[in-house]
Amino acid sequence: MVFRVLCRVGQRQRRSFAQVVDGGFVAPKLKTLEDPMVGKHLVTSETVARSEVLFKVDLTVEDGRLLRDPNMYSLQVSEHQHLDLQKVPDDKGGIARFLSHLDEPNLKPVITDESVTFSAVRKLEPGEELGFHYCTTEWSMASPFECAKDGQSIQGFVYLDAETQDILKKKELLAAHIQRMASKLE
Ligand SMILES: C[S@@+](CC[C@H](N)C(=O)[O-])C[C@H]1O[C@@H](n2cnc3c(N)ncnc32)[C@H](O)[C@@H]1O
Repeated sequence: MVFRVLCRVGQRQRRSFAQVVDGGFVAPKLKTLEDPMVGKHLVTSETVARSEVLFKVDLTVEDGRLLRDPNMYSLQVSEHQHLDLQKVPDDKGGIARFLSHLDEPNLKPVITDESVTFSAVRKLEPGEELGFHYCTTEWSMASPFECAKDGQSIQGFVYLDAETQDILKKKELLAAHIQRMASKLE
């Protein structure tokens, strides 16, 4: 009997941990906007504190969210794995897929074996477009495009000129897998 009660407590704890990691990872401080150049994108509707985590996605759930090949809505999480942000459940339809590419990013993705988090690199004011530098996680993108802000061609880290690669390295924005892949070329 005691054993069964302990098992039930254990199950409850496991379930609620899974909810914290995987469900409702959208902070209630965001709204979506749409414009002809960038498409749908996310904007802060309230102040966001420096280091505040806006999204957290569990990488350990085996539901097909990790792909071998990239797509327009995937985030590269290791040398051969791409997180399909269209497949990640949340209470607002997986809106992390609407994060923009920003040359001066206000979010930093942190990728571990277990999860990806996006946190604010500084205090954010209401009305700021949210995004990260796509080339800090993507080696070679499935859907290259021209940045609406500066016309730069965004195709992935490997296509950046050496100077831009170096700037991203020095700003400590590069994901570990991009650093590893870059060091193999040196
Ligand atoms: C992950 S999706 C982001 C959501 C997308 N805006 C939408 O409406 O579905 C990436 C795509 O958004 C667009 N995008 C993101 N950042 C951009 C930027 N800085 N300039 C122009 N287009 C951008 C590009 O079309 C890119 O292929």
